[in-house]
Amino acid sequence: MLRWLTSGESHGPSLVGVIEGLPAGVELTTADIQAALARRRLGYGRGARMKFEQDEVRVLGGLRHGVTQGGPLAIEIGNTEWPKWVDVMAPDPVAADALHVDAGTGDAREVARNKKLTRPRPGHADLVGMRKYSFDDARPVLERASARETATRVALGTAAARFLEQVAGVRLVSHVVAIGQAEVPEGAALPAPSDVERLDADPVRCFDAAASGAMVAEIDAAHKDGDTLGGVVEVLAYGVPTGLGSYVQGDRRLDARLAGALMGIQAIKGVEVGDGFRTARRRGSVAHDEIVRGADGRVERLSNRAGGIEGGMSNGEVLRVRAAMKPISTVPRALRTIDTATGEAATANHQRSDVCAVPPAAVVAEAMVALVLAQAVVEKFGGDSVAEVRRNAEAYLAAIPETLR
Ligand SMILES: Cc1cc2nc3c(=O)[nH]c(=O)nc-3n(C[C@H](O)[C@H](O)[C@H](O)COP(=O)(O)O)c2cc1C
Ligand SMILES: C=C(O[C@@H]1CC(C(=O)O)=C[C@@H](OP(=O)(O)O)[C@H]1O)C(=O)O
Repeated sequence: MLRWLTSGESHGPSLVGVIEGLPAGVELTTADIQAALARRRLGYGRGARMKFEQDEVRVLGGLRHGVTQGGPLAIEIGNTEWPKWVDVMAPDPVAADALHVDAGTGDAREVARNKKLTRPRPGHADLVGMRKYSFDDARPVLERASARETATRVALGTAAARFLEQVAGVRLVSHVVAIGQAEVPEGAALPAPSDVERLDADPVRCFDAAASGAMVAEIDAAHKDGDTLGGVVEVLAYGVPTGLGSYVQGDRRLDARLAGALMGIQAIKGVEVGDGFRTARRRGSVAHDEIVRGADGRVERLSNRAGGIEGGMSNGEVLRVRAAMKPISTVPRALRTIDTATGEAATANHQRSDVCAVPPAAVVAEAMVALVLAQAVVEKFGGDSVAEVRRNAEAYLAAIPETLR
């Protein structure tokens, strides 16, 4: 079984991710992980923190000479801002005078960092987290609820994506299809794996030049108004072998597992598989993907509205899933809330924040799809090494009768 866990706080010394069950023989380097993390930091509309903070990657276990060893792969992502947070986020008890007072640096920001956060932001985890874990301060809530944690998912997803590519030639692409009211027109061409460099170079990770310009303008307008934005991202997986997931039990459906993984990303509020909500409005005759025998004698689809999944199983077409992200909840033009220390009306905590984090959310969504697909591949084909999984996958595909191919 392939499984993964992350640990760490937004302003802690580092984040740690562990993935277990990845077969031996996956070619992976620290530089690969670092490059994937750099893609997550891209995107017009991100806040000041992305500019000064660095992701310092260190592989702690499971990798030797650029090849996974079959044991748990542990990845640490050091937080270069840690020196500013050693007291606030110290794992061990600290002297009372080190907290909630000016630490003597004369730096106003130092005081702000140490102060209890008692004005919970609507839309963030602050208020409910304080209730649930019995805190009188939103600091410990936001530290773990923060999407800083998604850096770990991207690191683990890099290993999963490498495995998928090496075992079955699967290639993933993520892009942004909407930010606020600006969106890619329906029916626009889908980006291919060869377009990834172009997507990485676009300020909002959008494949459509006109829509990209409109998205940047939306972000500028929201920024000017002291407001924030959400949007929609899409992940495509090319070369997914047919038969991953199953219809036999709800929790084994590939679509259910992808939806759960995508909904598990901070701020994601909706998931669509293929044409999803648009298909719900169509008649059956134009909702499904007709099956024909192509000129080469192989089974072909005349469309891919299903997004590569039927009956909870990959059907061999391009896998296509979308995730809807709500606008950032740290709104500079702060929303109404209450001060939990006094019970009085207040405006929500609003220091720095991203205006829009949809482009990095696309990279995170890509990582989650990679993890779920890698898990499904290990489950379907089994094996302890890349070579063994590949052999098993090839034998399964070769055994599919001619009439079904
Ligand atoms: C990549 C990424 C960056 C984010 N950046 C911020 C941010 O700067 N400020 C903020 O308030 N929320 C940000 N969020 C959203 C919060 O993490 C999220 O709204 C919060 O954890 C509450 O969870 P929920 O939206 O699932 O209810 C970001 C989310 C993602 C995926
Ligand atoms: C640090 C990252 O994202 C953070 C996610 C986040 C949140 O509330 O989710 C809030 C912001 O942090 P802060 O409140 O300290 O400015 C973002 O910068 C990151 O993605 O690496």
